[in-house]
Amino acid sequence: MSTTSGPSKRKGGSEMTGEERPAIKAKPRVEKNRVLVTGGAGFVGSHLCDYLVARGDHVICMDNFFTGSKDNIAHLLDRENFELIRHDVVEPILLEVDQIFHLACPASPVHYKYNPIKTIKTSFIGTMNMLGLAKRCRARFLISSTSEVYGDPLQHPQTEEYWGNVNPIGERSCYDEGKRAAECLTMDYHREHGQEVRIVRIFNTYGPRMALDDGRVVSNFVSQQALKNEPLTLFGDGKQTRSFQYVSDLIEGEAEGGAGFATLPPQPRHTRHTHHHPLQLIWVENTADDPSRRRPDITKAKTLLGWEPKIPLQEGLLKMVDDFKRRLRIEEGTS
Ligand SMILES: O=c1ccn([C@@H]2O[C@H](COP(=O)(O)OP(=O)(O)O[C@H]3OC[C@@H](O)[C@H](O)[C@H]3O)[C@@H](O)[C@H]2O)c(=O)[nH]1
Repeated sequence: MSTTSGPSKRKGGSEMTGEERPAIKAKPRVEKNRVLVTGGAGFVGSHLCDYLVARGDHVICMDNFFTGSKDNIAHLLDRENFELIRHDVVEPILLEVDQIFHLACPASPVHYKYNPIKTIKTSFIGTMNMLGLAKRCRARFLISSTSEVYGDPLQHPQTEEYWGNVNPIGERSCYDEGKRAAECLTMDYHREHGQEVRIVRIFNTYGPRMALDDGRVVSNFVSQQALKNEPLTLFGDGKQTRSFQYVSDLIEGEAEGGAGFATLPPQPRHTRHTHHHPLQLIWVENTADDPSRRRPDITKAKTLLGWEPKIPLQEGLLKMVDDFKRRLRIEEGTS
């Protein structure tokens, strides 16, 4: 008796070639929804990764670790449906994905003004690369934009239709105009190629995992006043207004409600009741082009997406204080 691994015989003796063999139905290697999160190791990105991993998606987290941190996603590294790639969105990348959440870009004014040319390149080229990837994979694309596309707004509160009041050549332009160009590109891909896209304009967001040196007002106030008993630094006359949301409200809006254009909630600015020391203030010269008032009109998000914020400022700040305390203790080696 002999065995052969050569071409099999047809009835009548002629041989069947490889091309003629009936195709074996391949099992897809990935059955889960494959989701790419750029900037996935950042403050917002890492919370989004948590949410998507818990939802059962296969999450590819991509970050260049300029402002993101491995600490933010360390707890996900051994999860079977999570993988991490160190990569800068300014460089193209080939991946197979079904959905892209494009968050990569420094977001704190201190960080985005640090290297402004890199910031605008990240916004524009990074978004172009990710839209190209989405086009090739026919993936649904969502970009995290910003309330800063409104500049120093002249219309209050701001609706999605408002075009904004942006200084195109100022110190904040690298971010404001970068994101405006990224929005434009996103809509052009949608109009020209029929791509499925979403734009989320994020207003001021706070919560655990903000970098200790983030430099934005809530993290500054929490670490300065609530934890180190140092005076609060008030920029300018301190009369500027913002609307703050807790990070989990944003994540729900982005991950689930991202079916349209979402803007985020008005909440009064205050930190008074979260600490036990008397408030001390110091006034610092303000930065250029700081928007004087900002507050979203969330009517559309409420009516079209059923989205509205749930976490009151008081509750969110306490969670953030706990997180900052823990991390500051670790940093000082006193845990
Ligand atoms: O220590 C501080 C820091 C900031 N501020 C003031 O607090 C206000 C908020 O400043 P932040 O630096 O927290 O944030 P900004 O509102 O300027 O920008 C932010 O807005 C929305 C996000 O999408 C953007 O990524 C981020 O740029 C500003 O008026 C600023 O002048 C202080 O008074 N003290």
